[in-house]
Amino acid sequence: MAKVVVIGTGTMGVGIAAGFLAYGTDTVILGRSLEKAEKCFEAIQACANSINTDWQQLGASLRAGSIAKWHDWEDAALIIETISERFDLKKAIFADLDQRVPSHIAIGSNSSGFPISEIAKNLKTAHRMLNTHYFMPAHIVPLVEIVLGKDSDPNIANQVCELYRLHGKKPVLVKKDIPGFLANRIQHALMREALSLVQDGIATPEDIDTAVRYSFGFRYAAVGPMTQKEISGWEGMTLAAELIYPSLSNITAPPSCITNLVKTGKTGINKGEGLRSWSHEEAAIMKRNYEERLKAAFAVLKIAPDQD
Ligand SMILES: NC(=O)C1=CN([C@@H]2O[C@H](COP(=O)(O)OP(=O)(O)OC[C@H]3O[C@@H](n4cnc5c(N)ncnc54)[C@H](O)[C@@H]3O)[C@@H](O)[C@H]2O)C=CC1
Ligand SMILES: O=C(O)[C@@H](O)C(=O)[C@H](O)[C@@H](O)CO
Repeated sequence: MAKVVVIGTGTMGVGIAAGFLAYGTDTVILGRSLEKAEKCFEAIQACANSINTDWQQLGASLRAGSIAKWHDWEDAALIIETISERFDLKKAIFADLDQRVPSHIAIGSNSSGFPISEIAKNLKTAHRMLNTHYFMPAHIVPLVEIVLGKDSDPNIANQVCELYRLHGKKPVLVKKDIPGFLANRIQHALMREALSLVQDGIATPEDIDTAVRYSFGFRYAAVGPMTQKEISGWEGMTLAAELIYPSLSNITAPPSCITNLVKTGKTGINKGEGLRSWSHEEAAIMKRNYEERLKAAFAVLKIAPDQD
């Protein structure tokens, strides 16, 4: 199998690299310096281990390099950019890759929001550039959104989807790079409503978690929302929708209950404070439970996977 090159040494870069290594694919991680990239080895190997304890027997190599000096692109099946979410940085790196990477090799961006049409605008090899958007933690969550920009070649996108299938991922092909692509749009529609309910004092964050996890969130591990309504019938859903839709939140910016937290640096578990405070011990327990529960969800996904 051809190698995969991951550009970016942060949280997502580590998980993305591990997802390929664990399936026996030669993997390269590139950072702003060779040392920075090499520092990720331990974390990548630990993530690979957590999804396949036998990955080392598959004999795949893990190499590191600096972005500016790397030249061994030739047999790469895919290059994935996953550096910080800044448009100027992504634009600059794609302009550079446009010149340096042979034009038949697909290049994806893991940007959460910047459309590939804009990142690859005016580049001569924009046809092989796509959004390849993962979900956190990237080595565990199966979905990858493959998003076509204005100039992307659908054949190349389909080949990238196939590569992901071979690595245990569930790719979806999104035919236009609208903001948020597919899954993030749906996720943010839910978050807008949830945050509005908190802002208006109608429910606590804890109750929102309980309501989602123990009702439709619980069912979503078994079937998606469309199939669930096929099962329950669309009539009830339509009647409820007519009643509910007019009152749903239509705010166009996140509410102050969250922006105030962000402004004061209370961005969540890694900072020890978000909607609630987290001791080191509580944070470690939550992260462990989170990863264990996500992995357990694989058992559910394995029930009749060809009859989704
Ligand atoms: N964290 C998440 O939940 C998700 C993040 N993403 C996207 O993935 C990308 C990376 O996110 P994270 O890994 O969370 O961020 P991170 O902050 O953990 O890592 C970003 C990495 O980019 C590197 N970097 C910054 N400027 C650079 C430059 N000019 N050249 C090369 N490397 C540079 C940093 O050194 C760092 O290693 C972002 O575009 C983000 O929006 C996508 C899905 C989920
Ligand atoms: O939820 C996720 O893991 C991803 O969809 C992301 O891109 C970001 O983490 C998310 O916060 C942006 O909506």
